[in-house]
Amino acid sequence: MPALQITQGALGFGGRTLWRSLDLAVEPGEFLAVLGSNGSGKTSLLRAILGRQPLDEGSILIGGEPVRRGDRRIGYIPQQRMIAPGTPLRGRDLVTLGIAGHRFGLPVTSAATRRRAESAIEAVGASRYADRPMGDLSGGEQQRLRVAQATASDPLLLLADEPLTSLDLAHQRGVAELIDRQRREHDTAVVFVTHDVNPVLGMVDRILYLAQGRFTIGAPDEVLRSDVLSALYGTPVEVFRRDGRVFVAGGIESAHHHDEGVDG
Ligand SMILES: Nc1ncnc2c1ncn2[C@@H]1O[C@H](COP(=O)(O)OP(=O)(O)OP(=O)(O)O)[C@@H](O)[C@H]1O
Repeated sequence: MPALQITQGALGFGGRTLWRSLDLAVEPGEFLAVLGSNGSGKTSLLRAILGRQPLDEGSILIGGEPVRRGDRRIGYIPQQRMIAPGTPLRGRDLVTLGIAGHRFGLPVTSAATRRRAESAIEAVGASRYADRPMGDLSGGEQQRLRVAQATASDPLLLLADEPLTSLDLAHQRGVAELIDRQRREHDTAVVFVTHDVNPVLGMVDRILYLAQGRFTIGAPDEVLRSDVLSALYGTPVEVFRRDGRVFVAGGIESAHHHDEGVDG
């Protein structure tokens, strides 16, 4: 059974369609990257999967069932916001919330929960700083703890929204590898929103590329092609590869195209 199944999904705002007739099944252990321009509906897709954004049409099933409130079958790494310096919440508290959830605003911890939090912290290599205030940690350290939080409940489906933003290359690789290991060792399905596919190119099974209210889905070699993206955008787009990296260039929405990588 797919970890995630979207059937005839449609969503738009103010008369503008983000996507429609979206049929997508993501299998356990599969790594799906979601690419597209700013405003193409990537975050809205994750919010719809989480049940926080109702679809205009269609349905979404997680492991064959509708999403539930506070669904423990889904791990979520929201778009990165740096935690303000001075924030007293410790990494260990954050990870514990990922397992136990909130009740009356306080994490309810049992010995089993504490052990689970400890092993999630160890798995991301964050033991050294898990008891320091989150606000005092670097972006890369915070992000490792967010991965630990999102994976601590061993989810069926992991949703990650630009989890590598503002990390240096070494930390990008480290965090991407943590996510990849989760799906290889625990068969977690991964839906990974990114504006640059390069850091995860070797891990991605399929790409969902959103543009102009349309989309295309396929293996990286089927989607990251000049003819395919030109057809999707309805204007010439050039895809080229150098040193194992993929670059997209084109006349459309040129403000969103940078030389640093695929940026729909
Ligand atoms: N609740 C809402 N009400 C109205 N418009 C919304 C709502 N949520 C999202 N939108 C609009 O839908 C569009 C898609 O937003 P979304 O955040 O999904 O894009 P995105 O692909 O994640 O973009 P980015 O790469 O910039 O993060 C945007 O134009 C946004 O303003």
